[in-house]
Amino acid sequence: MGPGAPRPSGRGVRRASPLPLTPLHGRMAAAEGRERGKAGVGAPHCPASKVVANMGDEDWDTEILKPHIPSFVPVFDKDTFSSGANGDAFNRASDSSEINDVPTRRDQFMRSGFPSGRSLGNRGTDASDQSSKRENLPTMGGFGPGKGFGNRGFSSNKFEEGDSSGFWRESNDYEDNQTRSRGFARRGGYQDGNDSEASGSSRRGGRGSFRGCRGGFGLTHNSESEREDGPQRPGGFFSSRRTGLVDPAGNGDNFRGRSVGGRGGYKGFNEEVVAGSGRNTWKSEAEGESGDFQGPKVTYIPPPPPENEEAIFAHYQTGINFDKYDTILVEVSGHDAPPAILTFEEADLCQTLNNNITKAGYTKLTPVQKYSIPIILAGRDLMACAQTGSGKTAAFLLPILAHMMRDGVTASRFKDQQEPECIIVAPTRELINQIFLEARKFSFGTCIRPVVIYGGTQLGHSIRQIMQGCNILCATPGRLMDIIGKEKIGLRQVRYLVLDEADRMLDMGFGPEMKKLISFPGMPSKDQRQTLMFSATFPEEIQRLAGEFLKTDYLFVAVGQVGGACSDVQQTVLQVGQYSKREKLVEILRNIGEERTMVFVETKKKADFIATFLCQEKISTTSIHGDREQREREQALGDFRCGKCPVLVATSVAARGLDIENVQHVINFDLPSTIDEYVHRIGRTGRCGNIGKAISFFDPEPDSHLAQPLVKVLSDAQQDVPAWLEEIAFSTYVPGFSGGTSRGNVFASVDTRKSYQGKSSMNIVGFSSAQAPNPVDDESWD
Ligand SMILES: Nc1ncnc2c1ncn2[C@@H]1O[C@H](COP(=O)(O)OP(=O)(O)OP(=O)(O)O)[C@@H](O)[C@H]1O
Repeated sequence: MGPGAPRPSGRGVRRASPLPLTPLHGRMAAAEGRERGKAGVGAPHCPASKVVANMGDEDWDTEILKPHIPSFVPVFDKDTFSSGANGDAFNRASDSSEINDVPTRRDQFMRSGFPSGRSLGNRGTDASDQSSKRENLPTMGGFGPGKGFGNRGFSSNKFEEGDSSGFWRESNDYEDNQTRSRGFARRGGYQDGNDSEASGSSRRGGRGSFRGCRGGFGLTHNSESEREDGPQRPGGFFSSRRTGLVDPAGNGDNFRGRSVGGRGGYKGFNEEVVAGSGRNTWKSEAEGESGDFQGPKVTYIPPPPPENEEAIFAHYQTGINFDKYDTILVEVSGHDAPPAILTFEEADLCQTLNNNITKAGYTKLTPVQKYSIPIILAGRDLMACAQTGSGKTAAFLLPILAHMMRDGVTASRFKDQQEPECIIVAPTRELINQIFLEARKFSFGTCIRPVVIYGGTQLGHSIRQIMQGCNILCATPGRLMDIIGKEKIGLRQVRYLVLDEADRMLDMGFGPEMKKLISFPGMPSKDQRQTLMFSATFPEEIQRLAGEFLKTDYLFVAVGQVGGACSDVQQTVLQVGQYSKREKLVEILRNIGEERTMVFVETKKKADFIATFLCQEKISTTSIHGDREQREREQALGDFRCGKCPVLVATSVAARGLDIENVQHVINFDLPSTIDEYVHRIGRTGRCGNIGKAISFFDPEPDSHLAQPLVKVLSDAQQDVPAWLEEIAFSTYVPGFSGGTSRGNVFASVDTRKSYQGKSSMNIVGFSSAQAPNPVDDESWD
């Protein structure tokens, strides 16, 4: 069957299979003997290339549909890191088992402020197009360059603390987590409630239809969403579902103990279910190790990060567009915002911090840093929304460290329970590790000790790290709650709580854990701590939930263009049907050559499949997704970072936060289910003033719901909008859609309090970040 040949049914890979993914197992195992020694280009980094001889197109559906019982037997490695060499009780690896008529619609569409016809397709050189764009895009024409911003206020505050019911009510109102997740993701007004879910499900290949069908393991949601740090899954019948596919290290351990570590093991009937977020069934990670929920024991101990100064301060160069940050509009809303600073010197940080900033190669503040640093230094709570790759991490780390230094935080002694002054949470393991490395860099030479803990690693290792002293705890939510539950972390001293990728941290996937965290005994109330939230996207619904975590007078900083897509990323959308995608991908990758490229797919299974396929095509590829063991994930990321494997196939687990040098391309082989996820994904390139390219395959069948927001994001970032995409957007137009929460404003996101509160008491100021005036002195916005 050729690439364009009709298929018996829709997207093969979205079908649920009652058995573990087997296509590659069987084929690989059988082919291994035949092909050993005939490694292709990708072979050293991707053993799959040596075992997949000729995986033709026909294999795609056949293999997915035809389940096999995997024939390999798990082998339990002796974990070299767990030998107990340190004489550490935790270190011993024990046995592991681990809408109506068309004209009307179009009229409405036009009236809604969407750009019309070809005007969108041009890049603004034509004056009439420009004016048309402005006319038709009230969202952009709300204020033009040079127009001032000013005081908007509110009279009633819907963010009064104490009403925590909103969060939970929200949760219960939804039929299930996916419904809720997708509702949020669609960003208000586009579609509502059930319609949204229903259409969402059908669009994405019947996502909802597998709910609760977990093959005897109960109702735990197990979507393809890359929620980190969920419960350890039990082994058993389904335990060996892993593909045993790519071991980037070429360790030859494809069949090594797949049911043993990390996130391995079980995956049920609905493994193809896709969701933007995750599920709210939280179970202690420890249950997989020591609780009733007997599952695989995790023995992986990540290698310690390099200790030499050069490695600690290694950084990449800011790009040619770094200075353009100064022209980005910034909006600060809330009461009595402190003035922005223009230079690091103005921050008046201590000498050690200044030295570290210099060694890190930072000479100039980014906009989010100009505004956030003084706000945090002033002790205010903050919700900050700034485009991807614009330095949000340092924006919170530097002022926190400055405070800790000022307050004379001392090195904590070795003890059984540590009481960190700061807790930072992020949704993925790799991201929290990256934040930890940044914290370590900026705290270098101080007595402040950052520690990182995350799932997929040995719990004992996390505990040991903490016991040695912990001032700043960087953690993924599941592992954090485990450690707190084990009383290895006391919360009484917490002065700073940071939620990076905060919209993700508060959605249905992680929201419940975050809620537990802030209500855990000993956790200082929001009035007693400083709570800081950062992200490139902030749906309104999530902002409302966030009010529960923040003091009522929190400040909201919004930096950047509408939709938050980084304008340094050149976005291209190609219409590619599912059966042409692989061919197109190979064509593009061959043109790209050795430049580092991230390829995003929607499911874990597909990530493995595409990675294998690319290896077979002799394109050196590795993969990262939530069903790979943590060891493999880190190896894959390492191989990608160092250029050993210039192509990384990933699910959305790698969409947020990852800061990898020289990623020049992002390819959305599958578009994500939400526009926010799209913004985060393409933000893996074009970082810190560097330029990047994003190519997205748009398959009208499953992706039509994205046409409208995509047109908005593209046009707001002054990108070409294909005529066919506009047509699809017209035809799928939903009345009332204005592009979503953040799409009706020049800023990346808007402070939802503006919608609820009168003009009397809320200051909203906006200006380009190079001016950085005292916000309260600035001219009125409206
Ligand atoms: N002032 C600065 N000068 C030079 N480099 C900087 C500066 N601030 C941050 N960087 C660098 O820019 C890169 C991106 O920063 P960071 O990862 O914090 O972005 P981000 O806004 O958190 O992105 P994302 O939304 O994707 O999480 C990092 O390599 C960081 O070290």
